[in-house]
Amino acid sequence: MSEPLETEDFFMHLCSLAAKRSNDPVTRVGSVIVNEDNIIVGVGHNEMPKNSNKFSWEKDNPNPLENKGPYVCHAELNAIVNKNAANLKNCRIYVSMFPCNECAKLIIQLGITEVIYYSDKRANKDYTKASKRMFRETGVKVRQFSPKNEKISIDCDEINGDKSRKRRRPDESDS
Ligand SMILES: O=c1ccn([C@H]2C[C@H](O)[C@@H](COP(=O)(O)O)O2)c(=O)[nH]1
Repeated sequence: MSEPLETEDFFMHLCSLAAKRSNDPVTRVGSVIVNEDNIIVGVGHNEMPKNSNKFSWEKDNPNPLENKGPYVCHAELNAIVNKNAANLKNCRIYVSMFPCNECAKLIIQLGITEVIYYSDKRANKDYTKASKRMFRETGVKVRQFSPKNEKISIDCDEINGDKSRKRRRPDESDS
């Protein structure tokens, strides 16, 4: 049995897990919103708008309308629209990559007070510089966070509690 996950490690690993649902071939992003009681109130990943498979994940097509940029719904946006709380005031948002300027605007306007991110791989982009400026100017706290154990294993067999036993379906009993 692996060690219990610490609270913040859990939220950041949950971002990575959510990111795994993305179809973006280059950058998969996951986001988790948590309230003041550490209750998860929203989870999202970057994905194309629902009900269509007509949008391309390209990013270098000479026709800008054939690139993913104008269409992809960002992880933070999806975590926000998936929210199961009346509002997101005083919540924290965990995200696997630093939020872009459009997501930063949503975060600020919704009253989210803290951004905890893992990767800053687009730090040189103007949209990242603009978000950092907005967060700074509006008093949104920002910090980079790496889970203590950067790699965790997710093994449904652990649910059975006995690693020596053959893999069982959830509905299989001991007898
Ligand atoms: O705040 C953000 C910024 C970006 N994303 C998504 C949008 C795209 O699917 C990728 C970025 O693609 P690159 O090829 O690395 O430019 O990340 C997001 O979800 N949230």
